[in-house]
Amino acid sequence: MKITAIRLGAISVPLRVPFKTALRTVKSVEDIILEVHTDTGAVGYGEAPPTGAVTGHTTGAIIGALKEHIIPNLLGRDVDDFEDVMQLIQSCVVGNSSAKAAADMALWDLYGQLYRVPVYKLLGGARNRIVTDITISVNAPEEMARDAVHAIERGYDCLKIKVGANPTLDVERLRAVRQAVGDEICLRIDANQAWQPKQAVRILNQMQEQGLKLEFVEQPVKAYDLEGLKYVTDHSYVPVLADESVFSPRDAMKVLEQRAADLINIKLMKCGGIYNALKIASAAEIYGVECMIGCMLEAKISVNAAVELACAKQIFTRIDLDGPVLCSEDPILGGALFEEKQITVSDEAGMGIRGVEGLRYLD
Ligand SMILES: C[C@H](N)C(=O)N[C@@H](CCC(=O)O)C(=O)O
Ligand SMILES: [Mg+2]
Repeated sequence: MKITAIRLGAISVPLRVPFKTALRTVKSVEDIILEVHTDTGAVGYGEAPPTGAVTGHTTGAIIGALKEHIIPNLLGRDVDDFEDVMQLIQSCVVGNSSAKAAADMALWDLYGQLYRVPVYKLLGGARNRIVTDITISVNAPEEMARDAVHAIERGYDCLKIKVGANPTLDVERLRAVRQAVGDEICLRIDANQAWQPKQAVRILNQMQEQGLKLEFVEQPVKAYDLEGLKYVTDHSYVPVLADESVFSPRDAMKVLEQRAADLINIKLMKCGGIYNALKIASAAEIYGVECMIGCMLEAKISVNAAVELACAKQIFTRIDLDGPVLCSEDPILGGALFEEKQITVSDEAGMGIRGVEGLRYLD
């Protein structure tokens, strides 16, 4: 199966409500789509979201990395030389993990089609269904409480609550949400780097002392501050999950060796795709650290690739793949079935993506 052509396109999908974190506010998903065509007629699909505030990858940067580095290296290659092609994607340009992830998932899609097996089976096939949480944006406490109740009405029983940079208000936010949803709902929080280490410990311990029952806190401090992350892990009652501190397998090794976090959030856009995500997952297994599989604000092609990975491996004990359910529409044909919190992986060969409605080609 030889790669004959690669086309780039763009999609724009409005969100149901604006998505707000300590790092950014977004009203729509504006992603780059990759179609990898082959001489057998099989097409592999990839997707990358521009998340400048999180990864540094803008739309222009993603297109540039694909057009100038990744695509010229892939054209003419045989999908069956899979290991070589995987290495090539990772080595042909420095950084640019989102563009690499888009190419990586399109190639896994084709490799699965070549051997007529779904990718999640190829990778381990632990299960065919997973349950995701849903994210509540950071807003005024009463608005967050309303959004939380709405999420429960949609059937979710695990909420990922975004918090901000004001400690008093953050405690109030959590109090309002816990009061509105009752004791049985799982609450996890994501500070997206907003706090200082000592401040984080104070806020988290205050939240636990008030009986707010948090499952874990995601990325309480700056991405680069591993010492600070470890300080929070060692001193807070609440378990700590590293997100922005872990992009590459090398980052993961540092966090694992230093025991700087209790859990790791693996996202395809941070690590450059399934090839590297598998390395992080294996390292975490060796250290006995469970993982969350997460996403950026992404539509269904790239989240679908994350579903394939999550269904393959038992190490993913937490699922944050709510990108598609935060969108007001789904232009992606095929792939996993998203029925609110229940996600069922496709049993088709590869990743089961059949096309994209309203794709604006960029060539
Ligand atoms: C969408 C997902 N639940 C999430 O919160 N992901 C990121 C932020 C995504 C973004 O800014 O696009 C996270 O920090 O975990
Ligand atoms: Mg996060």
